[in-house]
Amino acid sequence: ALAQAPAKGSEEHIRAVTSRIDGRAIANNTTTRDWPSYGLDYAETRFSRLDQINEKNVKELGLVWSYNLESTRGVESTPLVVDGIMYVTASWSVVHAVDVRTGKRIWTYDPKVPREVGVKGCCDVVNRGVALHKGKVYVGSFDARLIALDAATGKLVWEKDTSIDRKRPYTITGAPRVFKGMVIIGNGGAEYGVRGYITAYDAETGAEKWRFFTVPGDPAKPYENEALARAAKTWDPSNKYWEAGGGGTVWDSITFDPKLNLLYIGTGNGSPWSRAKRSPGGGDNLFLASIVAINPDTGKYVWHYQETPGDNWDYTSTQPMILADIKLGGKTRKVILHAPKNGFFFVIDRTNGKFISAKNFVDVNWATGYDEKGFPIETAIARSADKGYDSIPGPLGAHNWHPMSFSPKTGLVYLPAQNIPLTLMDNKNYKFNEMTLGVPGSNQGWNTAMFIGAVPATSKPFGRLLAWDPVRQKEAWRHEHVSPWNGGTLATAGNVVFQGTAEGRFMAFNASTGEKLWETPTGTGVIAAPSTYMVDGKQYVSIAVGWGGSYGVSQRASDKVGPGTVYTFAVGAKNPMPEMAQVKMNALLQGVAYDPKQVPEGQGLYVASCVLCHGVPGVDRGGNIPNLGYSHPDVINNLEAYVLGGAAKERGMPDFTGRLKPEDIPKLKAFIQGVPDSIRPKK
Ligand SMILES: O=C(O)c1cc(C(=O)O)c2c(n1)C(=O)C(=O)c1cc(C(=O)O)[nH]c1-2
Ligand SMILES: [Ca+2]
Repeated sequence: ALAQAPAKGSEEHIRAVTSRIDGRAIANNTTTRDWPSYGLDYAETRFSRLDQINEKNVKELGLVWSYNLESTRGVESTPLVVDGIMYVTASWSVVHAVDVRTGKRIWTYDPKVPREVGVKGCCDVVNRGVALHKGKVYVGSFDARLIALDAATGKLVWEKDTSIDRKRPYTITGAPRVFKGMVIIGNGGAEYGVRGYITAYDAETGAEKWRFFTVPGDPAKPYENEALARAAKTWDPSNKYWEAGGGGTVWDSITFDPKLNLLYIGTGNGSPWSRAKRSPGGGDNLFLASIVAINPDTGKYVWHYQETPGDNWDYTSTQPMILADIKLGGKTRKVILHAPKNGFFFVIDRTNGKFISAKNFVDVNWATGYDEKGFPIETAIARSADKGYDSIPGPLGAHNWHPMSFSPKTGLVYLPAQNIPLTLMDNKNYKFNEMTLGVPGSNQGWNTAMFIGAVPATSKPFGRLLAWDPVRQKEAWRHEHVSPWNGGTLATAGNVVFQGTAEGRFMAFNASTGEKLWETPTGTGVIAAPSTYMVDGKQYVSIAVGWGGSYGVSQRASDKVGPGTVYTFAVGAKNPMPEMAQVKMNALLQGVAYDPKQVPEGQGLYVASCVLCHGVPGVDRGGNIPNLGYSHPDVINNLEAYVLGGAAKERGMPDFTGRLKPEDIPKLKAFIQGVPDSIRPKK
């Protein structure tokens, strides 16, 4: 007799459907109905073969359900879905399992990240999602633990500390990836002084298999491998770069080509940013800002291509990679498509790392192009930050972590491009390895070798959806958004491209022409990428919304900022989108007593310790963290209780005791009230 199928959504059902997710299921996903890994498949195309929702009927999309993520900070997660079981993360690395058939919670797992570690990250307490493999869900917690959960129950299976040094600010924001029975994860932290690496763990047991460091360590000790010994020759040791960590964190992109048996990582910026401080004699500083290919069986270096030699601008190469086979000069080539922060679109041969082409996809002022060998031709102003200048792109990049997608049908890459003007200026008083923000006694802190935003920028901000032709290295079409910092993209065989926006809309475009086909308000800004999948013969599109991330902590594009929410849409569904509250904007701060002579000193302290999260008082308007220039005067009058008393510790505001002194408080107050006073319109 036939055994009765378990009820959908039951533990038995979840165990059965998630245990089928393995390497083969993910590698071949373009032919299946699920969304089993962060970028959909190993190639991370984010191109779904589904076409039930298409350019003709997408205008009939409506809300099926919404799910409250109980999150007030940035949401960067791509929802994974397997036979109607969704796994999505919120801020503070909380995992939610949701039943797509009902829109109801199955379980949640909260790794209980201590709120005081929020300050260890540069860019909000975000998480980009989970990995799935043989009945387990993997998540990296913001405090740098790698956690395996039972997919059916959400119960902890194992947990590993991925940090090599708890005194340093290692975090995890990226989604783990599973290849060949191993979970691979890197870290964040290069704004504050860490050494980058990735680690492979056995997916079943959590046992460490190998670790690959992206930059050399202390030359007095043996290098971990040959490749690092060679890399060390591209660094000047006179300032002891290893004491500052060197950087090169792998905080987002990790891809795998099972046929070539190569694992690809994108590496991050230098730590500290300024090359003159990090490596005074110059040098490329390998393997910063590079794509590195690694043998997944051994963890050994295979090849690298460095996109930004001698990084000086936070030009990370961690942005999502797409592996594609495209026709170039009549030949099908296996390539990596990549749009790192530095504003150039790269096509790299993924069999050997050879440079094929690079073309700027936005206006840039640090390089005029790349030579045939793949080296950038830098401009004269690129490294002249003594006076402070508009570095284009700014440190938030012409493209950041927001995933792009590639449609083999149109041959186009759908790329969230932007300009976020932020000036760079050398800090002449910087002492090497000096850190100013963060936890007493630790090496952690914003490294002030360079100031960002110390002088006003003159370039114009923008955010746009670019359809980029990687063969011609040319824009095919664009859609201008109202603000930078928009969501990731999804392309489908229905000839539709989906993207959410910073000011809070979810939109669909014709993938060939760029014509806008549909939009709905989302109540709050969108930064994450959507996913699409089939359940019981019907195609759905889901997007997790929640404003934040590095730009979104201190700035926003709309006065509507609501809680983190997952929305799920289908053709013909008609539920109303929930109403979201308007943010109440306080008046510009007024009436806090201060000594105007203390404003300049207050500025120095504020830029070193506060600006990254709170923005410029009264000039920025606040993102998911309040702008102090719009706070109530009682709060600022009471500043000491927050800065040195930990009054808002539970909300992630650290106690600065030991880093800031009681006599700094009046200086900070002077700056926080002085700036609003200086910009208040005169009556
Ligand atoms: O150097 C690093 O280790 C590191 C880590 C992260 C991160 O983990 O989120 C970001 C960055 N850098 C970074 O430069 C950046 O622009 C950025 C944006 C975001 C975000 O989630 O919005 N994270 C990060
Ligand atoms: Ca960085």
